[in-house]
Amino acid sequence: MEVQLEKAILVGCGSNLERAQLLSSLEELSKLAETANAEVVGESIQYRDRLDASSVIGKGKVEELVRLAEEKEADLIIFDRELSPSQVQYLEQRFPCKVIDRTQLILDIFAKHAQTKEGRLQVELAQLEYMLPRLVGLGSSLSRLGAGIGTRGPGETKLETDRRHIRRRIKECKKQLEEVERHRQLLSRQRKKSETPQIALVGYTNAGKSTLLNRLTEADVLAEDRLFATLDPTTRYLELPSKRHVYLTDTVGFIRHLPHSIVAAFRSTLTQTKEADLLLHVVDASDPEVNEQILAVEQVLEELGASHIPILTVFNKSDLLEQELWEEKQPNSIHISAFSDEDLIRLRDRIDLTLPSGQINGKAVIPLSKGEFLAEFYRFAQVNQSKTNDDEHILWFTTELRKWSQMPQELKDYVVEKTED
Ligand SMILES: Nc1nc2c(ncn2[C@@H]2O[C@H](COP(=O)(O)OP(=O)(O)OP(=O)(O)O)[C@@H](O)[C@H]2O)c(=O)[nH]1
Ligand SMILES: [Mg+2]
Repeated sequence: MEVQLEKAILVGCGSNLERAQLLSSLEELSKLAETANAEVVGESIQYRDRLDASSVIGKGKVEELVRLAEEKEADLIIFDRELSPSQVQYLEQRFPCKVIDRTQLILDIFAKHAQTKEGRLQVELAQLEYMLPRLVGLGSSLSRLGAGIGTRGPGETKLETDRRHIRRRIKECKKQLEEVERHRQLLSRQRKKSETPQIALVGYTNAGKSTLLNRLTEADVLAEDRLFATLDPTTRYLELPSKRHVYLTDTVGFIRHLPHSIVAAFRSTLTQTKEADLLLHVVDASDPEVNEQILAVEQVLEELGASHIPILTVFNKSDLLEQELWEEKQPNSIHISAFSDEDLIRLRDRIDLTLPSGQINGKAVIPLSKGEFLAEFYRFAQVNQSKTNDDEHILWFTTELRKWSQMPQELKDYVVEKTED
C-alpha cells in the first residue's frame, strides 16, 4: 500500500542563546515528523527572547511562513514547542493548512505504534485530554484539521471531535484502564512474591533497549531505527552468570519535552520502572546529543519517582565510535555494542555484580524422615543454629537473596519463617 506523505513545515522558536539546542531539537522534530509519515518540505527558526503571546513567532514571521506554506503546498505546520489553546486558534486562522505542535506529533506517533489494549487506551486518553481544552467555540478546531497527522486515534480510528463525546470517552478510557491496571498489579505482585529481582531497561528513544532485550534473552521484540518503536512493555526471564534469575523489562523510550499527558497516561506501564531493583540506562553513545539525552532521561525518572533505584549506565553503539570516551568519566557505567557477543558477556557479568543482593533470615523445619533435604539445605543457606527433636530438624539460617532465588521450591516449602533485609 502506498503511504500518502503529508508535506510539513517545521518551526522552531526561542532565544538566540539556546541556538544549539533549538537546532538539535528541530532535527529531532524532523525525525519525529518522518516517523509520522510526513515529508519535511521546509524548516524555519525564529530567534527571539520574548515569545509573542498570541502568535509565538511574531506576526511578521507568521506572514512569511504563510507564503512559504502556499509556495510549498504544505499540508501542515509543526511547532517545536507546546502551543496553548489560544495560540493554536490564532495560528490556525492564519495558515492555509493544519497547525499542530510537538506534543500532538508525539501523541500521533504513539497512537500509530500502540499495540496492546492498554497501550491504546493510554494513548487515546492522553490525546483526548490534550484535545479537550483546544476545542473552542461551536465548531471544533479538530474537525477543521481535516484528516491525517494530529487527528488519528490508536488503531486507525479517527479521534472523537465532539466535546460531549470526548468527555464521555475520557471516562470510559479511565475506567477500562483501571481494570487493566488491576490485572497488571496482580501480575506484578506475583513477580514480587517469586522474589525474582526485576531489572528495567530505560533510556532515550532509539538507544537500543529492545535490541538489548532481544540479544540478552532471545525475546522477539521489534527493534527498529525509528523513534518510539516500543510502547508496550515486554518482560523476559534472564539467567545471569551466577545462575541468578531476573526479570528484564523493556518499555517505552523517553524524549526531551516528553508530554506530561503521556507520562501521566503511561504511569501504570512505567510503574514497572519504579518497582525495579536495578535500572539499565541505555544510552546511544554515538549520538552527538548524548548529554542532553541522559539529562532528559534522568528528569523523567525523577518525575516517576524512580531516581532512588540503583542505575547501571550502558553506553551502547560503541561500534559507531572511533574512540571510547565514556567509561572513565562515569562511575557505574559500561561501554558496549549490542551487536558484540563479547560485550554481552561483559554486560551480564556487570549486571550480576551491580544487582543488589539482600539477605534472607529465616527458620526451617525439616522432618527427620526427609534427611536428604537437610544436606541440600546447607548448599543454599548458612545455618547459624540448629536443633533436633524427636521428629524434626529446626534450622535458623541466613542466605543471600541471589542464593535464595536459586533454592528449589521443594526446599523452600520447609521454611516456616523468613524476613528480608
Ligand atoms: N550500530 C549499532 N546500532 C545499534 C546498536 N544497538 C541498537 N542499534 C540500532 O539502533 C536502532 C534502535 O534500536 P532499538 O532497540 O529499537 O531502540 P529502542 O531503545 O528500543 O528504541 P524505542 O523503542 O524507539 O525507544 C535499531 O536500528 C538497532 O539496530 C549497537 O550497539 N550498534
Ligand atoms: Mg524499543
